[in-house]
Amino acid sequence: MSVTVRVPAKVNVQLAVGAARPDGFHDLANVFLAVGLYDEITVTPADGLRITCDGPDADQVPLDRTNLAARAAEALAARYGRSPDVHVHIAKDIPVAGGMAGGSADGAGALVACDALWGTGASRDELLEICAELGSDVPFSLVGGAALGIGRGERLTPLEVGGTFHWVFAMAGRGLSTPAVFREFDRLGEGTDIPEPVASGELLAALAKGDPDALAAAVSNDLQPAALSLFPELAGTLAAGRAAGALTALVSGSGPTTAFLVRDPEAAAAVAQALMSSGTCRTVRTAAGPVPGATVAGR
Ligand SMILES: C[C@@](CO)(OP(=O)(O)O)[C@H](O)COP(=O)(O)OP(=O)(O)OC[C@H]1O[C@@H](n2ccc(N)nc2=O)[C@H](O)[C@@H]1O
Ligand SMILES: Nc1ncnc2c1ncn2[C@@H]1O[C@H](COP(=O)(O)OP(=O)(O)O)[C@@H](O)[C@H]1O
Repeated sequence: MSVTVRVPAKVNVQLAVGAARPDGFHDLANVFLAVGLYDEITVTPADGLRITCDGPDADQVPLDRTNLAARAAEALAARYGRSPDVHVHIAKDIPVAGGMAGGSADGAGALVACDALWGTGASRDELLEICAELGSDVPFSLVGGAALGIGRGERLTPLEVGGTFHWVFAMAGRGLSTPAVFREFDRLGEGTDIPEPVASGELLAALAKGDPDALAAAVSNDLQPAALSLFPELAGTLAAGRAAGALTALVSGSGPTTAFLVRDPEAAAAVAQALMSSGTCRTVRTAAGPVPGATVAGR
């Protein structure tokens, strides 16, 4: 018997970042939108814990116990007093170290898959608690849709979304380390007064209305200057997407994936084509959101 779980990527339509906390993390007002780019996690009983991965970025995924999917299986097994004897296979389509929460998706997916395989029957709150221990973005990968994350981004409030938003994503030739981008944010902000992060009323209203023009006017990412500082070539990608008619262009989370909001699937195809021929990125994908979080796709 095996269980397969499908988990989406995310884009941050608002990422407001406060000053570094004593524990090194930053308080956020993090507005997540789950988009239809997916990793698929399949778990099968095995003699011990084993991770395998396939997909275009598979060679960049750690297959040891640092993999978030392995950590998720171990955390659930420990809580229920059993051995994590499971083979976790990751069919990876979400870019690695791209600011789209691919590792977090695999953590949430492995958790839901092992819970179903082992018949653990963990409550939603228990699963969310384990997710928050695994990483700040992991709870959102479990719930999907759209949500405001406060604290480290792990304390979620679901958000109403009044329509489907269409996106183009440009994947970069290399990754960016999330801690390095937060460190650069700290460096750039040295000596300045960093305000408390708050969600934008205009942005939440635009999401609720499903209005792409209003959303385009309201998106923001406080990590974008830091990502551009570490990866200046991204400015060229953002400019190419804007010139091709995107309603707005921004870095997704800590980057380096860049996200382009467009009005409809036709505009998405045109912007994707223009970005591809601009030579400013490795590859281009289109996806719409919101979509549901980690979902059992087969057993
Ligand atoms: C920036 C965001 C935006 O959604 O995503 P990505 O762009 O990485 O996908 C997240 O905050 C990333 O969340 P996640 O990747 O789960 O981070 P974690 O494993 O919890 O933390 C990794 C490191 O990032 C920094 N970190 C993370 C979250 C936070 N609120 N403050 C931080 O300073 C810390 O240096 C921490 O050690
Ligand atoms: N299942 C996983 N998939 C991808 N990366 C993982 C995974 N588990 C751990 N990692 C590590 O986490 C780092 C960040 O990965 P990822 O979640 O893809 O990016 P981001 O945090 O930018 O969204 C990777 O470089 C890798 O070392």
